[in-house]
Amino acid sequence: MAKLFRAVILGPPGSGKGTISERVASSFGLQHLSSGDFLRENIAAKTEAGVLAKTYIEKGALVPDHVMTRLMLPRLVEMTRHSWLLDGFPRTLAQAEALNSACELDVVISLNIPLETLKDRLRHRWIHPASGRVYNMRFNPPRVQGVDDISGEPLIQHEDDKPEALVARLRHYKDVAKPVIDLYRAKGILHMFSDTETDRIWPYVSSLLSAKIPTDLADAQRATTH
Ligand SMILES: Nc1ncnc2c1ncn2[C@@H]1O[C@H](COP(=O)(O)OP(=O)(O)OP(=O)(O)O)[C@@H](O)[C@H]1O
Ligand SMILES: Nc1nc2c(ncn2[C@H]2C[C@H](O)[C@@H](COP(=O)(O)OP(=O)(O)O)O2)c(=O)[nH]1
Repeated sequence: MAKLFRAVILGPPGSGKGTISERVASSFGLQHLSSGDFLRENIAAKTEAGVLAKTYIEKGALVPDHVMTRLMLPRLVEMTRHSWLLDGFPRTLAQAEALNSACELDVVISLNIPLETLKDRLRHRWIHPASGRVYNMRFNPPRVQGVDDISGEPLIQHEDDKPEALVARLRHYKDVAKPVIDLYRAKGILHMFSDTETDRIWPYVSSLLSAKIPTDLADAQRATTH
């Protein structure tokens, strides 16, 4: 059995984690686990973790590390026979250490996007809450403005995507993310990408993963996902 591939993508709100994760999933057959989507599933299913997490998310706060770790690690055990890409977890040093005690990562992608670019992107981000599908009026607009392409249900904007909320959120992200980035740099598995356009970053991410993911593994996974 070819060695499985484990990756994490880090970046501030609006940096393109979700956009790039979807391209990685479809190009390399990795399973994309987004902590935000998984939380929304648990909230919708009214699981114990979902009910608890909801109280924090509604206040615009991060979910406590022990709740996130208790939610994410068992999910990763279920995915143990797959190669995967984690998006939105780990977000803190405690989460990164909990993850590192459970599995060995091959690559950590870190997106470093200018503040003005993040503000502009999030100003135009619209989300279908139930599915987490993300649109952008400038980058990937829905067929009908304000309406989800698949369900026809209304799109919303996150309160904390508004420019005034974003500066505080970004400052908090930087404080919390720095030790995580330093940890993976020290492990020699960090790959930092900086640009204002995802389409200019994507070729570099794609060639990095092509070089890192064993070809027999990538072929096998593409076969299983198509
Ligand atoms: N790893 C995590 N640790 C703590 N809280 C988390 C984590 N992942 C998600 N959350 C909580 O769930 C909420 C929704 O997560 P999601 O990633 O969808 O939104 P976000 O953090 O605003 O992402 P984006 O970077 O796309 O703006 C977050 O605002 C945060 O409160
Ligand atoms: N204009 C523009 N918008 C972009 C680009 N890449 C992603 N976006 C859009 C998609 C989303 O609406 C928003 C943020 O992207 P995202 O993938 O949700 O980021 P993240 O919050 O998951 O890190 O910006 C990009 O390169 N240009």
